[in-house]
Amino acid sequence: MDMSVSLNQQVRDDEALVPTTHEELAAWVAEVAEMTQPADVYWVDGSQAESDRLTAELVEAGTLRKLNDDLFPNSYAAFSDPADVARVEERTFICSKDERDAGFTNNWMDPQEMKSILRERFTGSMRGRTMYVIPFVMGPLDAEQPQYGVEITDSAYVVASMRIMARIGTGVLRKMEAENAFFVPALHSVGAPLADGEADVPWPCNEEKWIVHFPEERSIWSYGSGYGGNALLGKKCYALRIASVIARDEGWLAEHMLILRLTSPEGRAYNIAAAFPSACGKTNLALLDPTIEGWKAETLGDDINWMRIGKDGELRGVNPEYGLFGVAPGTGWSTNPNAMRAIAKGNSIFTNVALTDDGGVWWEGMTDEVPAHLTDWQGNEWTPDSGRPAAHPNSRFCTPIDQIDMLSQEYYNPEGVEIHAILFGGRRKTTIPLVTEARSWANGVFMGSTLSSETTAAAAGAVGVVRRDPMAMLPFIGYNAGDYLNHWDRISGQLNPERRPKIFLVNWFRRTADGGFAWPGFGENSRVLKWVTERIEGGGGARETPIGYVPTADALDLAGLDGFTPEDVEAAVRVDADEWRTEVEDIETWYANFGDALPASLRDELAGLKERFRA
Ligand SMILES: Nc1nc2c(ncn2[C@@H]2O[C@H](COP(=O)(O)OP(=O)(O)O)[C@@H](O)[C@H]2O)c(=O)[nH]1
Ligand SMILES: C=C(OP(=O)(O)O)C(=O)O
Ligand SMILES: [Mn+2]
Repeated sequence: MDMSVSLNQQVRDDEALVPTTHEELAAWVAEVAEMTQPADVYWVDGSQAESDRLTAELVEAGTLRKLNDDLFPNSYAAFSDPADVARVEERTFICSKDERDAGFTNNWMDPQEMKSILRERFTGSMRGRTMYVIPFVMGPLDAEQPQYGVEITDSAYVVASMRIMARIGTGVLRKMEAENAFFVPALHSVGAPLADGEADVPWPCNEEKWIVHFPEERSIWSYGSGYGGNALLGKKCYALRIASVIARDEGWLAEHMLILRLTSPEGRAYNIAAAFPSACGKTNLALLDPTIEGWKAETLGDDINWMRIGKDGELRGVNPEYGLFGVAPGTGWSTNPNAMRAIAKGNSIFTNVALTDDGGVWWEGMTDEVPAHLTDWQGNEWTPDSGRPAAHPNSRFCTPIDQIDMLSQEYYNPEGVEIHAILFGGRRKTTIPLVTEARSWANGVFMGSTLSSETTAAAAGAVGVVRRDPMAMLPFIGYNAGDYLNHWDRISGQLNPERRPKIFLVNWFRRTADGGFAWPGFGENSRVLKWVTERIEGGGGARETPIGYVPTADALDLAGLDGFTPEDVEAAVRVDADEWRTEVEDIETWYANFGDALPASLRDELAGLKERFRA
C-alpha cells in the first residue's frame, strides 16, 4: 500500500484507502467518508506547496481574494456569508451522558438523541466536495504527552486557517501513529452538499448550525458554519471545551488566557496570565508595547493557556496554539504596532475586513487616517460618510505566531513558564476599578468566579449587555460550572502557597462621566502591570478597599503620560459603594445558580464582601 499521505484519492464504495497505520484513525476516517459521501478524501500534509495549491483553488472558487503582495505578501481576504460571522452560543451544546454534567451554563441534549440528529445532517453533507483530514497537535509535539487531534472538514478555508492556528500535517501524524496515541476526533462540515454540476458559492454554510461536544468521548461535531470559533476546532472547541474536561479529570487547568512575559529594567522577569472574555483585549495585551522606560514585553500566548502544576507546586502555563486569530477592528499602528508588524509580514488570512483600492485591507482603527474609498466586507462601495463600518466588528486576522517579533523563546518550551500573576478582566463601563489586587488567593478566585463583562460582537446576539463570565470561560466550560469552580478550588489546594500567583481584577473599559475611557489603555496598560509586579515584590503603594487593594493616586508610574493626573488615577480606581451594593446583589443572583455546588470558600468570600460594604 502506498503510505504517502499527500495522495489525493478517490473514495470508492468498495475500498477506501487510508494512508495511516493508526487503526482507530483509519476506521474513523472511513466511517465519516461513508456517512458524508465526499467526492474525494485528501490527507493534509501541512506543506507550503500544498498550502499554495489550496489557496490557489480557493482564489479560483472566489472564497479567497489574493492581496497585493507588496502590501501583504502571501495573504488573502475571505468574506463570509453575512449570517456566519461569529460564534453561535445558542447553537453550542455539551452532550454529556448526564444532564447535570453540562450544568446551567451550557445547552444540553442526550448524546444518543444528538448523535441521531447529527448523523442525519452529516449524511451526504460533503457530497460534491473534498473531505480533508487534518492531523494536528495542540501544544509542542515534543511535549511529554502531546495532545493530538484530527479535524475532518469539507472546507479548504478551514484547512488553510488550521495550518496557521495549529501544528498540523504528516510530522504530527507519524508521531501519533508511532505512539498509537489517543486523538480528539473533530468533525466539521459546512453543511452545503453540491449536486452534480451545481455551482458552489464563495462561502458555503448552512442556516442551521450545530456546534456539539461529547465530553465523555472527547469528540466534536460542528455543522453549518465556516466561522473560526465554530470551525477551527483546535481552538475554542478542543483547547477550551474538551480540554477543560480532560483537565478536570487529569488535574490541570485549560483556561481562556493570554500569557505575557514582562521584564523590568533590573532584569526581573514576570509571567502574567490574563483571562478576558472574547473581544476584551487578550490579543492586545499579549502584544503589549510598553510605554514605560526600560521595560520589555514578550508574547507567550494570546488566547489559551493550559496550566499544570510543576514539581515545586508552581503553576506552569503553555500556549497550545500556533497562530493568532485576532479581532481586526481596533488593531492599529498606534494601539498595537506589534500586531501590525506581525500582520505586515504576510502569510495571513483576513476574514470580513474591508479592501482598499490598491489591493490591501483596512478596518476601523487600523490607521488614524480613514481611506477615502473602500470596498466594505459585504462587497459594497464605501466612503467615510457611508454611515456604517467598513469591516465587520468581529472581522479577524489569522497570522502565524512566529511572525511576532516579541515572541518569547519560552513559547517553544513544552514545560511552559511559571505564572507569577493572574489577571481577570472584563469590559465594564462602571463599577469595576482599573485594577484591584485580591485580598488573598481565595479572594482572587472569587474575583474570577464573579467576573462580568458586556457582550461583544465575537458571539452572535446582543452587544453591550452585562453578564457574568466566570474566568472568561462562560461559553467554554465543557462541563458543570459548579464542578469547574470546585476544580479551581482543588487545584488551589495543590499549589505551593509560596508560589501561588497573585490575582488581580482589571478593567480597561471604565468610562468617565463624559463618556470617554477612564484610562488610555493599550501600551499604557504597562503602567498597571508595573504596579502588579511591584505588588508581587511586596512594594507598590496600595489602599485597602472592601473589594481589595487599589493603587494609591501616586502609585502608578505616569511619567510621559501627558494630561493624565493622579486625580484621574483616583477616578479610575474609585470604589463606589452604591454601585457595589448593586453589584453584590447581582453576584448573589449569579451564585444562586450554582446551588449546593458552590465551593464553601467562595460562599465565605461573598459573605465577607457583603459584610465589608455593610460596615
Ligand atoms: N479602550 C481599550 N480598548 C482595548 C484595549 N485592549 C483592547 N481593546 C479593544 O478591544 C477589542 C478586542 O481586543 P482583542 O485584544 O482583540 O481582544 P481578545 O478577543 O480578547 O483577544 C479591540 O477592538 C481592541 O482595540 C484597551 O486597553 N483599551
Ligand atoms: C476566536 C475567538 O476568540 P477571541 O475573541 O477570544 O479571540 C472567538 O470568540 O471566536
Ligand atoms: Mn484574541
